[in-house]
Amino acid sequence: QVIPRQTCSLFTHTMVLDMYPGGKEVLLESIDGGSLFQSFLYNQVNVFMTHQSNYGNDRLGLFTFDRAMKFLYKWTNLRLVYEPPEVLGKRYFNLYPEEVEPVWSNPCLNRRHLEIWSEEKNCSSFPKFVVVGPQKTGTTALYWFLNMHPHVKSNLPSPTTFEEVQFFSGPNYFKGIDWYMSFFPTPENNTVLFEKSATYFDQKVVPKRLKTLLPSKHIVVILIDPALRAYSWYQSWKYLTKYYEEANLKLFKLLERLKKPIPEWLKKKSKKFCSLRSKSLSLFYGV
Ligand SMILES: Nc1ncnc2c1ncn2[C@@H]1O[C@H](COP(=O)(O)OS(=O)(=O)O)[C@@H](OP(=O)(O)O)[C@H]1O
Repeated sequence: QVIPRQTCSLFTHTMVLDMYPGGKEVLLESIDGGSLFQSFLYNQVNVFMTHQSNYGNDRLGLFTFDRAMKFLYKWTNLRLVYEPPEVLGKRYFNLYPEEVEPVWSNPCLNRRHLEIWSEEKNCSSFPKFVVVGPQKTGTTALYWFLNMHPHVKSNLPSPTTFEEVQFFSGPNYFKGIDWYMSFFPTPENNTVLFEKSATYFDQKVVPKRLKTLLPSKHIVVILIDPALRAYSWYQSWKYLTKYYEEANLKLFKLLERLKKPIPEWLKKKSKKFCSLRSKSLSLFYGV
């Protein structure tokens, strides 16, 4: 959880008032009713960066906040209090529960973010379009067909979810933008990068996350007869359920034979075949 910080109009490189970018009037205006004053006025929780040079060396920070407090106390009834970071964090997320989860924005769309972004990162490595699903509509086929084009390239495969990165729809999102971008090599000229994750279509969190990170990118959705899709989905689950049941049973038996402890999750999953075992497991599983 990260509490957003506010901008206080002081920058790491500003050392003395007379060198202030645009002249000292710009800073004074921000304090006397401008952006710094409004930051206090409109935010119930304010966090400011204490750039050491502006506080320790030339004391521009002290000047700024001393003046800001005087202005605020003179013209408003606001009374500010200090609280330690942890207390402040709890208070902030009680006020704004929708901000508990971060939403990644695109550093390439903000000049200031771009300046402090790693030099190894490349804005052209973001996908130009995203195939969002839904599942069982032929998305994998489309993924491979698109990859056949010499100027179209997909993300690199994931060791766990294969051709899908599944970034915007699940816990991978919290691994951050660098993790997401590690799936996209810097493209050669004329190459169009894309990503396909069929899990994006029906997850409520996806539109906001996708729009914030890739606002101008194209979205591809495949629509087919819902009955065909449902049938394909049913067949998939039937196969997978059987596959996992068999794999769990094999693991269960192996751990039993090696006299190793059976993990809780496997015990829960195995309840069904444990009760069968006492009757006639061999009939069902050939053991
Ligand atoms: N070219 C083309 N056109 C239409 N449909 C096609 C095509 N290629 C594959 N398929 C069928 O799509 C089903 C798998 O869809 P997905 O790849 O999206 O599945 S997944 O969500 O990634 O698991 C799966 O459907 P079922 O066979 O009914 O299960 C595939 O056969």
